[in-house]
Amino acid sequence: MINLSDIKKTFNTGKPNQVVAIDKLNLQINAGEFVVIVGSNGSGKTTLLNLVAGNIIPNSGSITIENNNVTRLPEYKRSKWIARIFQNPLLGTAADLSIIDNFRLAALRTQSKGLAIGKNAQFKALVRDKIATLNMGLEDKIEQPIGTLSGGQRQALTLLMSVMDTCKILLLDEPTAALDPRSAENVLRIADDLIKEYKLTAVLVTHNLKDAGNYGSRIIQMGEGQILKDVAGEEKYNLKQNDLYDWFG
Ligand SMILES: Nc1ncnc2c1ncn2[C@@H]1O[C@H](COP(=O)(O)OP(=O)(O)OP(=O)(O)O)[C@@H](O)[C@H]1O
Repeated sequence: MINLSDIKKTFNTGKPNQVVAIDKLNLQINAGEFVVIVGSNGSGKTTLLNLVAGNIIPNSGSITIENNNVTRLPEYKRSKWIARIFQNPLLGTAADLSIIDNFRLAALRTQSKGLAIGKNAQFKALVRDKIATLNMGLEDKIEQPIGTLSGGQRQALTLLMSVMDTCKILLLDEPTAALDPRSAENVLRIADDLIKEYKLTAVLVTHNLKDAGNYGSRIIQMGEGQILKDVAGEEKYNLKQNDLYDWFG
């Protein structure tokens, strides 16, 4: 699904403050995998997501998505495959617009899955049904400006909006870092459900080792722009939180 081959990314190249953010990295992510990425500050996690999303271009190496070479393809041209959720719940939605209008915008941007704009009443009913599945009581607030909602509510809606379009890949960059523990738990559970429902390939960057243990089918630890550990399947399932702490020993 996603293939990164011999990727190198440096910032401030040739200057005294040059940083090698990603160093000769090879990574293959299969369709349907849910990969959790952990690693110390500055180890290259966000840079890796940026490279996949296309808002930065590598110095060398190649990136393919579904066998299409996207190495130099700009971000907007990769959006047919990729949706991305950021740490800040304010990103990704238009605060002054109602929930329903935000969904309308999202549906206009791409061909949404089962969400033809069509007749107004029909569209509203569809969105209301989808929002009801979040179990947050937001289906009765669809005319309310999205900016009036809490960070957790907003993040859950952003997730729903992004997975309902054509995307096959969901990139989650510390999506719950700005949320209280209960909202964080709720949003990650919703993300996990949506990933399964829409059979997405997902990458989650997190500093929360409990979440890293509980979610995903594969876990990768990054260090200094390289992959230090890569554990999948049963071995991932059997990893205890303490084992993960030891990785950072
Ligand atoms: N735009 C940039 N300009 C210069 N240096 C950058 C830029 N983006 C990232 N870096 C550097 O690249 C390295 C990797 O950064 P990156 O943000 O990918 O790390 P990270 O693992 O996501 O860290 P954190 O856990 O703190 O979010 C760091 O040394 C960082 O300072």
